[in-house]
Amino acid sequence: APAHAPDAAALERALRAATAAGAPGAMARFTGPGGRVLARTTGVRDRGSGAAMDLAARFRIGSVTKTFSSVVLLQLVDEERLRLDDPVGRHLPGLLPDDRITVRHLLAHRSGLADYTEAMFARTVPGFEAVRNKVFDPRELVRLSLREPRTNEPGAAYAYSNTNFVVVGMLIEKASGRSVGEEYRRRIIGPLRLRDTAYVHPATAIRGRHVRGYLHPDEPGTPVDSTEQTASWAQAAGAMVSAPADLNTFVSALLGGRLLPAPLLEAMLAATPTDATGTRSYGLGLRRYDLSCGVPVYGHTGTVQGYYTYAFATRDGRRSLAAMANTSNRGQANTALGGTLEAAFCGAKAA
Ligand SMILES: C[C@@H](NC(=O)[C@@H](C)NC(=O)CCCC[C@H](NC(=O)C[NH3+])C(=O)[O-])C(=O)O
Repeated sequence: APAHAPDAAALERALRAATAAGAPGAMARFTGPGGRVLARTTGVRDRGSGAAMDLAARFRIGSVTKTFSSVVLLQLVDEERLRLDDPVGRHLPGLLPDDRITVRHLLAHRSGLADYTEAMFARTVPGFEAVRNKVFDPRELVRLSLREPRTNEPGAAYAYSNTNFVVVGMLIEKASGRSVGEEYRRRIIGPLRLRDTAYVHPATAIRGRHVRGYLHPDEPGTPVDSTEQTASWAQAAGAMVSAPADLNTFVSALLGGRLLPAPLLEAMLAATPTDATGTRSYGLGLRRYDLSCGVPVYGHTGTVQGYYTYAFATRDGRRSLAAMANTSNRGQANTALGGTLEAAFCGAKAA
């Protein structure tokens, strides 16, 4: 079927809906065949200075980091440094209470390990203030998770948990003998020349031109400027910084087969439904959304204090979308921003 052309007006409407719902600003960048680029910005990247939202500005991508981590770990699987169905305990003995938990369970959020962020951020602003300058050893985060009951038997169900990707980061360092930051640089950031992308931990500042993020409190009130934080509570589950064009490049390269051999990419994309609608699925560190026009798109969403992100591409990688809004703890703004996917990939019905 002819690809649906992106709908610029619908893209703009989605961005304005995100700002109407409380984001100071938002932006989206679509890339299509033949080097086509459709990009829009709205509002401000800095409420203090009034500086306009800017496609060249960097921001925290939250859980889109999980897809970078999954690619690195799957490259290590390809190099036979570990296997998807190895028990995690074979590589990190004694870390987890159950040797039935495998590497694949972590990447698919099927390990049953509880998500420590539920308790950590039960009260949004106080929880954030308590950790924004903290540096955690990943083992501390795993210990926090193990204080909570596990959600399911290993492999038995999907239950999203940041703990899984904190352990993925530890596996990457154990299997490669390098830091996760180095592995992201060597295997993805360098080869793809992602000049605005970095693993920023535990430094709190975002270097270069960047978007300031604004975290809404649970009760009505002024959003908190949450731009500077160690992101140490997230690490390989959410501590990367990037910019729209780099996210376009990354998801397009991944789906276009430039980062993983075909069998491992297929394993990554083998998604199982995560909700009753069946239009939202999860593979290995990757979400699949089945859009209203019948187009499946693959990528990840991100939520970190002050920033919402979407980074998705079509199965062939030839069309990709990166979108962000500089607010969080504001579900309506996140849903509105998600409207950029339909605008970009379903858009104006094929002429
Ligand atoms: C869901 C999302 N996950 C991520 O991006 C990871 C890194 N973020 C979280 O788990 C949310 C942490 C709290 C955010 C805070 N919320 C609260 O504190 C709520 N009490 C906020 O909204 O900024 C994803 O995979 O798309």
